[in-house]
Amino acid sequence: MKLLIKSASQVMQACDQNQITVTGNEMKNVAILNADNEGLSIAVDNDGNIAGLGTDSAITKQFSEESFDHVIDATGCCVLPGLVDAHTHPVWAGDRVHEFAMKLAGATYMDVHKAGGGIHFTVEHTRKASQDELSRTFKERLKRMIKCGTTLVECKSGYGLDVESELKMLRVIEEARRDNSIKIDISTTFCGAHAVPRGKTSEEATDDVIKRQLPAVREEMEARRLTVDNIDVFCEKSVFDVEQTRRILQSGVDMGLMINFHGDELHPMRAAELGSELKAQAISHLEEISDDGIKAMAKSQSVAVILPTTAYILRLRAPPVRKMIDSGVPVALGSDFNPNAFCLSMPTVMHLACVNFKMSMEEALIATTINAAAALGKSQTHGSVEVGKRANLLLVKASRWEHLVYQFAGHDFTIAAVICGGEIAYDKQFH
Ligand SMILES: N=CN[C@@H](CCC(=O)O)C(=O)O
Ligand SMILES: [Zn+2]
Repeated sequence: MKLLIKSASQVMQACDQNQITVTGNEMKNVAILNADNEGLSIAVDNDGNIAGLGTDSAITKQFSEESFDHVIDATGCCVLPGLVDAHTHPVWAGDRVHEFAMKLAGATYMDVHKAGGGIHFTVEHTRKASQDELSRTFKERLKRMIKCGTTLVECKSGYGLDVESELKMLRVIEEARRDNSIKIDISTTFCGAHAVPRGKTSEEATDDVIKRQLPAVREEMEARRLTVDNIDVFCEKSVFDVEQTRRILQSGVDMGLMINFHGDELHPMRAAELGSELKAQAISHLEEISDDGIKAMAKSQSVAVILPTTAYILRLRAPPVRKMIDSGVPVALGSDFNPNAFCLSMPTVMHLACVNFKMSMEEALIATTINAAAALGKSQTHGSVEVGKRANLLLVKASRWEHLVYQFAGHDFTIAAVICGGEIAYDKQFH
């Protein structure tokens, strides 16, 4: 077999009933095993899935006939599900450190965007960059995410905004998906409707996405040169309105993509209502969601992907996370890594969600594991430590798992190892 982890002090499973999402009060009732007189073990089979979980003696007995390629002694460590980052924009060239200074001096996100900065600045640099250059920086960022405990990440295109540049970004993501040396699972999102490109109206941009970009993506998917899982639109005042968003999302659904889009971020747009009607898998941001939108999402069970770094950096008002949880909306978290919000660390995101959005550490854990996997349609295989699931695991060097969140910006110290599909993706002792 591939791997045996033994002698752990705690196994934080997240959930143990093969739930697709965990909502409401259940977010507080996390499934956790504590070592009593002896430690805890996890056995991983050759396909990289969890084959057994229990006390050291029970697992030794259950797998007495087997040998393991690797054995990790997890004495003094807690084992957690590998973290899932449900929203990132990780392929781009040209940082925006100068805009951070502008924002600190009082400029809003839309001031910068309308002045030709923001997404437009990144589009200009990303269009000029070669596929190799984008690939190199993307892989560096993925490696940094892995060190922070992420084992499944959603990656968007969206800094190309024309057929060739969007395909270039999707190819960069595809190359990393196929690179066995980068041990992280990826869900790919086409976001050709991330902004209205210079020189076009939003109507022309909508047409371009539907009539040119999406058909080109479809052709690449059919030829098995690209894998794309989700369709995204930035549904926002002065970007794409609700009707344009509906048309683009529907075109994505027609070619088999899951809806996972930006809504109700800076202005109330009734995006949550639209997404619920279209049975969106996930809707991100939602700082400006209406009460009707919350009810609609609770009914459709679309996952709300909350992005604490955005509200923090842009000093936006907090999304009504407590109301969403209490109403039964499945809540997930994402880093929103992008040139505006340069954060690759999900433990930091969890900490911000707890302090700024009043989530408990258990809720933040559910939101970065099973519910984040659900936002990507992957909670049957990812997002919890359960027999049969992919062995994406995190070893935290502490007596209790909560240290991952409590030690603010301390993941460099707390994360001892990261496992993806039963393989060692990161081991602190070798770094
Ligand atoms: N709001 C739209 N997209 C990103 C920001 C992208 C950018 O500023 O480059 C977000 O999720 O925050
Ligand atoms: Zn985003």
